[in-house]
Amino acid sequence: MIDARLPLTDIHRHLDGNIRAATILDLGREFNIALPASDLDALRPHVQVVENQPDLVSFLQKLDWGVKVLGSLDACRRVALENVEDAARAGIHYAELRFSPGYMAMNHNLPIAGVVEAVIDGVRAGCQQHNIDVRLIGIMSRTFGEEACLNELDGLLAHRDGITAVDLAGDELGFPGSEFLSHFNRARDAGFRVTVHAGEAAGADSIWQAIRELGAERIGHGVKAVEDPALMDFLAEHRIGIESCLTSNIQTSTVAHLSHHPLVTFLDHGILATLNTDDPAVQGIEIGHEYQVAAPQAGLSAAHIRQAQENGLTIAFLSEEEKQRIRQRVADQA
Ligand SMILES: O=c1[nH]cnc2c1ncn2[C@@H]1O[C@H](CO)[C@@H](O)[C@H]1O
Ligand SMILES: [Zn+2]
Repeated sequence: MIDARLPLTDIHRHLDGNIRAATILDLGREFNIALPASDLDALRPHVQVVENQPDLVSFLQKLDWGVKVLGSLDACRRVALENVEDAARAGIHYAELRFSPGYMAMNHNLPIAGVVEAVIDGVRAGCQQHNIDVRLIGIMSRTFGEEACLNELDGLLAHRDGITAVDLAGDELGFPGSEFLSHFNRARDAGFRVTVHAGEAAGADSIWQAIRELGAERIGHGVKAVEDPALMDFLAEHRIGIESCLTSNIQTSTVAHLSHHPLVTFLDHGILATLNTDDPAVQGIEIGHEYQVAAPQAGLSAAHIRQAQENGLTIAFLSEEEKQRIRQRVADQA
């Protein structure tokens, strides 16, 4: 169901939600960190969602072991490089990898700007080894509050040229977007593009807030938009893209069944909605699963899936020239 003549994108993919289980074991040994298990099979249920979680916050705890083993900046560089390797192996031509430098730094008191630099470095090395284009999105993890997010923004601004956009992720119910106005004002002033996780745990109001007050050009998840007809029209008219992550929405209990997922309604409404993974290693899925298994289960026809694939590059944080170059590269290979 993936159209080989079109670029395959994943524009909502957390680098720190995609640390290989084998790497967690390896780094755990290197830094002498007591892990809940010492072999891969036993470790898996601690670092991967093996059954659907009751809510977003429970799901997010599954990411914690991955960052607990980041004992050095070299470890951050390694997971960044492995992320590029894994995305290329999954057949992705263009990825936007997002990461929360403060979340990656906090367990071992790493310098946040140093984490940003290490991730940029690792991604650059990965891109030299693999046939893939990657841009980076810096996350402010709302779960840790306003000040922690300011520190993340400072770290991202210290390496402005290596970062394309900013995002707000984490506990949407506990930490509404209204607490982060000054962060996004600063980020936009610096020229960062903006996407925001909204309408996942909270309602349509959270999406309106992200657009009107934080300047979101795209929305992560945006599931609850379907409850607000005026918002549906607004998203379509203003070409505000939706980064859908089907399996993630089931695993967080945001949506009860794929057959109830609003993605097909978004596409029928002319909204620029896309298919993405979210946290592939934690979820135990890859982008191919979202196209081949999850999307049909969510009621998407072959034409819907093709439209979603095309939308990926349409709403990518790239110039028209950069998009055209990627389209050409893929067409030449097909
Ligand atoms: O599906 C999600 N919804 C909201 N926040 C998320 C999701 N997946 C990961 N993170 C959050 O992103 C940061 C790491 O990149 C962490 O704050 C993690 O909790
Ligand atoms: Zn996400």
